[in-house]
Amino acid sequence: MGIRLGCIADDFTGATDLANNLVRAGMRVVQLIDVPPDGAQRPVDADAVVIALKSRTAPAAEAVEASLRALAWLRSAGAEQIYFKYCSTFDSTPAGNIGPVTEALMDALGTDFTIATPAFPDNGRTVFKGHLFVGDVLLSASGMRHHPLTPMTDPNLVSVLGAQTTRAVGLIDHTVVGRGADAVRARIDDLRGQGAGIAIADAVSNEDLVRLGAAVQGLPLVTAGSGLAIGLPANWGFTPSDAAARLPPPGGHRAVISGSVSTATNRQVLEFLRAGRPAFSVDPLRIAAGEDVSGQALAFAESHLADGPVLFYSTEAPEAVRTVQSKLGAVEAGELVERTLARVARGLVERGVRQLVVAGGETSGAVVRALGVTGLRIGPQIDPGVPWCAAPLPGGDTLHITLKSGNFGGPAFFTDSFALLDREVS
Ligand SMILES: Nc1ncnc2c1ncn2[C@@H]1O[C@H](COP(=O)(O)OP(=O)(O)O)[C@@H](O)[C@H]1O
Ligand SMILES: O=C(O)[C@@H](O)C(=O)COP(=O)(O)O
Repeated sequence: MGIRLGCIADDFTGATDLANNLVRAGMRVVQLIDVPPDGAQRPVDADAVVIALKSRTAPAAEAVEASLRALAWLRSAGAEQIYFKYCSTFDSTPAGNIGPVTEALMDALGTDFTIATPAFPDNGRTVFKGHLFVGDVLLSASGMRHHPLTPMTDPNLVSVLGAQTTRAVGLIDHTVVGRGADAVRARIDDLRGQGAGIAIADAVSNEDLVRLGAAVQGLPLVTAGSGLAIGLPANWGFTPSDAAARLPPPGGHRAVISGSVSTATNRQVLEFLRAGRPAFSVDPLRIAAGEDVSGQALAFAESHLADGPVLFYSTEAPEAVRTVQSKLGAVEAGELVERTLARVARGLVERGVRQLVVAGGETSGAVVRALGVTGLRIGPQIDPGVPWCAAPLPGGDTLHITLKSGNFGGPAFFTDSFALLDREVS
């Protein structure tokens, strides 16, 4: 038997976030890093496969190409339904990539309708009348307006998605979702009749997501943040379970790599510094000036790893990030920092780190690729959307790793996460 659900995630933290919700809803999930090369064995012994791409901020044509390769792989593994996972803050630019990837997947699947909802109420992301709220404020008033690569300044998702697609975008509003799956299906039929190809779906609670999940049974494609995963596994008879959350005991040194500049990560870095823990600041301007910043970071590691966790961070408040970007360019600064943090991660693992927290989706992509990790087992949840994972390293050891989405996790995440590993896994 093939897999039930085939998932394409546009970044690496997003992929573990989605896998985590599917596991908690009772599915056995395999998470793969990038599309396996041709001929690689299909892991059919899973209910769902999540393929993690680093396509969120790639040029649209590249994001489409990678997503279609992932789709082909998932279909050949027998996936009955495809789930395109993007960020709960709908991170994208007017050029894409949510719209272009959605349309390419629809064309390849031969389907004329899909839904879109980034809602994830457990993390404060709700969609009401098509508008995305982050906590108590509209998306455009949240920290996302300052995002270095995908600043979000319009909270109206019908217009945000409409600007990225050739298909008309409609709305399934909360009054419809509140009436249940049949009402949602009837609204989908109406919208189809009016010529819409995609509908933003409101959801302000987990109950809304469960109703939406039931309503989209049988749609070849769904697109969403990780929240919709709460409501889908029940369509195949899965029920919530914690059986999938067992990992081998952790060993080795502990470290944190943070390239996220999100609001929550800024708070977590400050909290770690305030507690007087060992931390090394990775400064993009010093990298650009040709200093061996990764070498300095690893020298710092050698004298502090025994007292870990040790933090390596480029995290800065929006003003400082803007200053760097004005000097180096946003994309160039991002790549420079990602390359350096990835080198630091490789050096840390060579120096015995086996428990690693990584903050930021782009950063996680760069780090995980540099470490040669090809798959992750999903373990216990630290905070909503963030599980510990176990990854086999190319040398045969196991790395315990968590990929923390920028805006997820409590203020003490960089120490609480290790305490949880001690409690739950050792
Ligand atoms: N101090 C900095 N100045 C400029 N860009 C930075 C800085 N620190 C990190 N970045 C870049 O900003 C981007 C952050 O994205 P990501 O890792 O997805 O985290 P988040 O979305 O939570 O901010 C990455 O490309 C990272 O390299
Ligand atoms: O859906 C979400 O919010 C996350 O799963 C996610 O994708 C976050 O990305 P980063 O903020 O870039 O870590």
